[in-house]
Amino acid sequence: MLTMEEKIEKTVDWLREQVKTSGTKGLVVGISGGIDSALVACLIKKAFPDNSLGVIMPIKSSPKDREDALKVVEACKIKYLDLDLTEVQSKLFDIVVDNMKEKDMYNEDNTRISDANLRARIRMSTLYTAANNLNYMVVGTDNAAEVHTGYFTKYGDGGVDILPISNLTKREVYEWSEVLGVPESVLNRAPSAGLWEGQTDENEMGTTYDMIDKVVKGEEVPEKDKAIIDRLHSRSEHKRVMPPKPPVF
Ligand SMILES: Nc1ncnc2c1ncn2[C@@H]1O[C@H](COP(=O)(O)OP(=O)(O)OC[C@H]2O[C@@H]([n+]3cccc(C(=O)O)c3)[C@H](O)[C@@H]2O)[C@@H](O)[C@H]1O
Ligand SMILES: Nc1ncnc2c1ncn2[C@@H]1O[C@H](COP(=O)(O)OP(=O)(O)OP(=O)(O)O)[C@@H](O)[C@H]1O
Ligand SMILES: [Mg+2]
Repeated sequence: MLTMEEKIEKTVDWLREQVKTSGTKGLVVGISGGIDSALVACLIKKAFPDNSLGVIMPIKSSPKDREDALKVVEACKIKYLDLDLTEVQSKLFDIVVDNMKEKDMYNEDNTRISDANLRARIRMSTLYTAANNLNYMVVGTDNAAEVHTGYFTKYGDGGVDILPISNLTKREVYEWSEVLGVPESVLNRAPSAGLWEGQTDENEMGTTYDMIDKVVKGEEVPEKDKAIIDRLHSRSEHKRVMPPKPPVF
């Protein structure tokens, strides 16, 4: 049984191996001010002190997100870009909405979710722009609980090249982060996608990361939580597989 420190070292080795076998030169990640990206930023900086990059990308975000993201950058001493994408995202969103409204096909009820997911997809496009330019790979921040529930935007924060922490439960993300010196204010925040005012992961999903972690580990949870988690899991199956195609006719 490996210690946590040994597992961290093995993950850092794995990152180096991924870059080597892919023929790329380094790694880039979006830094949100949340715990998952803080951990990934620390890991990629450890693996590639000179060839790692963090990108902070506020989109109508709370100033606290950016402040915490800057604390992460400072703590792990990773090179970074600080890009406010609010205007870009708003403009693209408005173009689509205005044209749909003109054709009387716009569904007001889905405004919040489509605006939210466009934020994640604009960030993905931004990360790939930097990655293409530097010949880096884009690193995802999904943990095992998020992968299991599909709690990510398809081709948004889910649009990445490698997923170094996707075997970790949310609790393990906290444990590794503490060992790697992630700042207190990041460790103490409620996990949030930050996609709308006041959003927290646990409120939106209707269950807790403790419960999802248990299900991921094959442990028992109350019926009510099991039902929610199973539904999130089956509803998001399409996000974990290649797009379906017809048989060869
Ligand atoms: N059965 C199926 N087979 C193939 N494709 C299917 C499909 N059902 C929907 N789709 C497609 O998938 C789309 C819906 O998926 P998607 O666009 O991802 O949207 P959706 O799953 O509705 O929303 C994303 C969820 O992830 C959360 N999120 C996003 C980003 C970051 C974080 C975070 O923790 O930071 C959390 C967000 O709060 C929200 O609850 C549909 O519009 C459709 O295009
Ligand atoms: N404002 C942002 N700037 C840069 N990247 C972002 C921003 N918001 C989201 N992201 C990217 O999207 C990923 C998914 O967000 P998610 O909320 O799941 O992770 P997190 O914010 O790192 O952790 P937490 O679960 O504590 O909120 C982030 O890890 C980050 O890579
Ligand atoms: Mg977050």
